[in-house]
Amino acid sequence: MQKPKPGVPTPDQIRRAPKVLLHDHLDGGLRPGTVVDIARETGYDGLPETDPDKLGMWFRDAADSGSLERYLETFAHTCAVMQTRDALVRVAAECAEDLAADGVVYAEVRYAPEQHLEAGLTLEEVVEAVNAGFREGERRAKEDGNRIRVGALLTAMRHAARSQEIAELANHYRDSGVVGFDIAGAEAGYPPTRHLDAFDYLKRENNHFTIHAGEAFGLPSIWQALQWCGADRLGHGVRIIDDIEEGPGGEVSLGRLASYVRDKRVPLEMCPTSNLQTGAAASYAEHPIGLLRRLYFRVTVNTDNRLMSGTSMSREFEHLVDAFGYTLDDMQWFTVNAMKSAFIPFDERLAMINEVIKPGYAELKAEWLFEAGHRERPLASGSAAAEG
Ligand SMILES: O=c1[nH]cnc2c1ncn2[C@@H]1O[C@H](CO)[C@@H](O)[C@H]1O
Ligand SMILES: [Zn+2]
Repeated sequence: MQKPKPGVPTPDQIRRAPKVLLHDHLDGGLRPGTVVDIARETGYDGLPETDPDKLGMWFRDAADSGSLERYLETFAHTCAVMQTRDALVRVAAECAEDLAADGVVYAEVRYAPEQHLEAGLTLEEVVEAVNAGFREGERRAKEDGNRIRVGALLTAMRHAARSQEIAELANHYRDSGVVGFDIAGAEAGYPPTRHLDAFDYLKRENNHFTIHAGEAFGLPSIWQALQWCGADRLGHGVRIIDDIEEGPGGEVSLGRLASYVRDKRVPLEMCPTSNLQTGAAASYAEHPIGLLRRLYFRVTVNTDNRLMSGTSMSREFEHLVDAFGYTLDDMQWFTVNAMKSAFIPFDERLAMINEVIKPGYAELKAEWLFEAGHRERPLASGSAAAEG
């Protein structure tokens, strides 16, 4: 086996490294076995497979469609089994547990309450069930020796007309588990400006929101999300690359919108595997995250839908480490970016950075220094991690 490059984390180190996740859909991250269980319990007979392994594979294959619209069709099955309080509590608890076991220390997990009303729950009951599940999952994670904090983002579906109501719901629960608002769903044909009332309302309430933009549709969507709607962060935002030109000698020039995004430190919630599936990027190596990271955009790494993408935070980082040779320093940079961009209060973000993230990476980097000290030919420079 090839000796790993100094500072380039091993899969085990990637898993142990503290990670921060800002873009993860609750209805896109169920355990396949749980989908099967709840379908059986609630009498949902629409599943394409009832063997958990086969079902997991079915989700991945079906989502590997090259189109966002087809990708989104798979959510009919997960939403179908998330219609009762018990199901929502279970799914949310397992979500927190799974993320914690993967080394995620802080997560903002989103879902659309309006998609969970089919069996008679009210919007409030949906939010309270999911909150109860997250608290239960945090508690179980702690028992297993993992620490995690999970905040909810309430999503409104961009093709629907309930965004004002969902924004009010997010505001109502802002001191009890809900940290912000989002809009999601098919992008083409549903510009974010359809939901201006909701965004204006949230701004007047000094609340926070992110918008899925620049995923299936290009710069106009990003421009509207920022300059008309006032988004605090961009879900995906990969198409910002269309406003960046790379010359033959590697010189780079940014258009007005790309400059604005970088200058204002607008956080980009990038989800590499999801982008490959929906056709927003061709390969990991060609994913815009490589260039955007080099240019110091406020880039973050995320999972989007762990079930549909067969992924986890660790796997996303493994792919990036393979494609770009990222080191622990890069991982820490992405993680601090994400923590800085979270919707919880500044002092709490700072405490996470100083008390959890930095010490966690320092410990992992010390493992490299320790190893380097045991090599026949010690590294010339002092810090192994700095070589990356
Ligand atoms: O990558 C995405 N782009 C746009 N919408 C998405 C994506 N992933 C999931 N959803 C949509 O968000 C809803 C609430 O979680 C999901 O039901 C799905 O329709
Ligand atoms: Zn998403």
